Amino acid sequence: MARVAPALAATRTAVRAELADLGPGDLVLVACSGGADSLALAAATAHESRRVGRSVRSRGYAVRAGAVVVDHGLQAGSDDVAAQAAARCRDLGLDPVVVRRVEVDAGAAVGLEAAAREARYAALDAVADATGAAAVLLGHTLDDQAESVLLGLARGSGARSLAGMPRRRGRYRRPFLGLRRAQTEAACTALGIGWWTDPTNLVPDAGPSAGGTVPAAPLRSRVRAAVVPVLEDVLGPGTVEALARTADLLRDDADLLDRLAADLLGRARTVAGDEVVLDVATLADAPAALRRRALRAAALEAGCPPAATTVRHVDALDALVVSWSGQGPVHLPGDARARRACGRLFLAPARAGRDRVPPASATTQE
Ligand SMILES: Nc1ncnc2c1ncn2[C@@H]1O[C@H](COP(=O)(O)OP(=O)(O)OP(=O)(O)O)[C@@H](O)[C@H]1O
Repeated sequence: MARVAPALAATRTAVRAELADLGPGDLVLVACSGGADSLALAAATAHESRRVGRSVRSRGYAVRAGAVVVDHGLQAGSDDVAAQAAARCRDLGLDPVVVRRVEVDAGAAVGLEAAAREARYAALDAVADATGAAAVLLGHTLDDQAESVLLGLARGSGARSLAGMPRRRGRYRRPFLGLRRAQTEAACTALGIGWWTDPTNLVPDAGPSAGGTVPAAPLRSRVRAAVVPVLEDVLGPGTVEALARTADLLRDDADLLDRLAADLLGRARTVAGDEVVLDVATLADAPAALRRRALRAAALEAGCPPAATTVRHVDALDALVVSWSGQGPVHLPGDARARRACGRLFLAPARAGRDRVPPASATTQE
């Protein structure tokens, strides 16, 4: 039997582990952009789904494998790219293969990349719901994970952001988080599969340093093309793996802190209703790491969009708790608002309950 290229074998082993817990007849969808990572994922999934079916056919077990291609409509010819990606998935034997065109709000406050991501996941969710898929596989690699850590560091983020992407969340699974991008490219090459390269990944110099004359490439593309190679050159091989390991370690820490913060939020909550109402003393007694997480979670509960709720907003909420000097309300993203009165924090969702006269006992500002 011909020897399978090591990279190809690695992609198949990684996918096999992700399919192991699926039940008879379950459908798994590959989210495929047409890039090397997701085409290698499509190929490995097609191969492994057949293999699973063959090895235990006597028990009537088979995993079905399909694909979803999202056309963001952001570049000329994006429909051709999507159609080609879909054709490659069909050639690999995936079925169904669904192409979804989405509208991305180019003027979104969260930025184009985040808006595209939001639209993409909404489309993936919709197709997964419509087809009853048990799992959706994403092609993120170790390199993507390392880039996420670097982007988080540069933003001045907390542990949750540095924790990068989890291997699984809900129906989403990332079998390739332990593989290098070079391996997915080698797997495609071994199979003779051509892949699409996003042109914005090819303009590493375009961005703030280009003097504003060239449209900026996505930040992640610039980190990928210009920052990671320098880090590997200066800090040595293994840097990308070390960054990804940082994400794994911090994810455990962030999970614990989030659990403890949720517990604090539960203890601080005093009244149910259209506002989130919290006891200031309970929050003030807690360590900053938990208090600030609880405040952010409360803001999200009050309807603040996660991507727009920044450290600055948490700082302002925290000041209402620990640096109180009678300051006015804090304006939050999503038109929510927070104010302190009578030893309580009131986080009001957009408009709701905002202009209502508070009970007499709560009108006195401390
Ligand atoms: N247009 C798309 N349609 C379907 N899935 C997508 C699309 N773009 C990204 N994804 C999914 O998200 C993963 C990570 O996205 P990212 O933007 O990093 O990928 P990419 O570099 O465009 O392509 P690839 O990961 O295939 O090389 C992809 O591997 C794929 O699973």
